[in-house]
Amino acid sequence: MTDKIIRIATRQSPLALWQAEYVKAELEKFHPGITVELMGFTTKGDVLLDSPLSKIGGKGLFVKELEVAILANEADIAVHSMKDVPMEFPEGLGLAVICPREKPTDAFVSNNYSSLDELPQGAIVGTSSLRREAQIKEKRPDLQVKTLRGNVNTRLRKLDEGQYDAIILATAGLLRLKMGDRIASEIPPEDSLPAGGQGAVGIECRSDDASTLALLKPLHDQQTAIRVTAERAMNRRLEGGCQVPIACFATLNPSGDELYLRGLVASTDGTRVLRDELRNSPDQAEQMGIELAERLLAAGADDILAEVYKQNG
Ligand SMILES: NCc1[nH]cc(CCC(=O)O)c1CC(=O)O
Repeated sequence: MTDKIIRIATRQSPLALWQAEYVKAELEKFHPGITVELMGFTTKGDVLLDSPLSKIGGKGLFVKELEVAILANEADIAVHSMKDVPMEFPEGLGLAVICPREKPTDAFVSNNYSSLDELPQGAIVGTSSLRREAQIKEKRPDLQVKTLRGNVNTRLRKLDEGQYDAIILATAGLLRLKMGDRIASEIPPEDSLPAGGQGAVGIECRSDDASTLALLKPLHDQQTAIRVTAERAMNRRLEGGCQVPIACFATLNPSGDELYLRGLVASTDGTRVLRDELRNSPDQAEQMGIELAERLLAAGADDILAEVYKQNG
């Protein structure tokens, strides 16, 4: 096995490169002698930086080009933020591994204020996530939410230039890039329920590549996988992703025998917000996601989502 080479397809943003370097280091730790190479690709999501994600549309904005590369055997694996990975995989590809999760919360980032509650009337908050926008507006209808795109450094620069009073970013991304000192406060899940898969890194691979699958195995974290399975099952049933105001977040109790899944569907303006939750055994993860989605649909989520899709073409 020591002569094995693994080629990682990765986006080239600082966060994507951190994630790919992390997977490289883990593979080298578990398999001394292995050679791991990073291959940089550009995705549609990296190019279309001016439009809000919800307007660009299309699933897999940050993953498709990487999948094409592994299918063409130009690379062996692709490393993704699970939040950006569509529910269905192309024929011949699958999710091999889910790595241990970083903090899944959203972070409130500001140079002048310490939390959403402290923002003055009418303050400008940057995010291009409809999920974050809906939850901010529910709590603070007076705030102005403005589009914010670009990689983490670009977003922070726009904040520092004074274009926004505060911005919302994933806590995980800031911690991984050693910019945790920029976090004014972590927003509790009660106030900003995270996106399915947020903070987790997943590895995609050809389903028939047995030797690579074997090498990846020790990188898998079962507890994260259970949580993300429930979250993604809910998203799949709602046909939602990162680009719709849907949130879902699962936690395991300390003994690991109870899975707690919370879900939210909202109108972008925050005037209609549906929340529901379930607790059950972790081996029911997939079923819980489906059941929670169906309960939300029965409560009117389909109506809310139809309206969101209409607004965003
Ligand atoms: N949609 C972009 C994206 N995909 C994953 C992360 C953060 C890292 C993670 O969730 O693992 C981000 C940026 C953000 O939401 O601030």
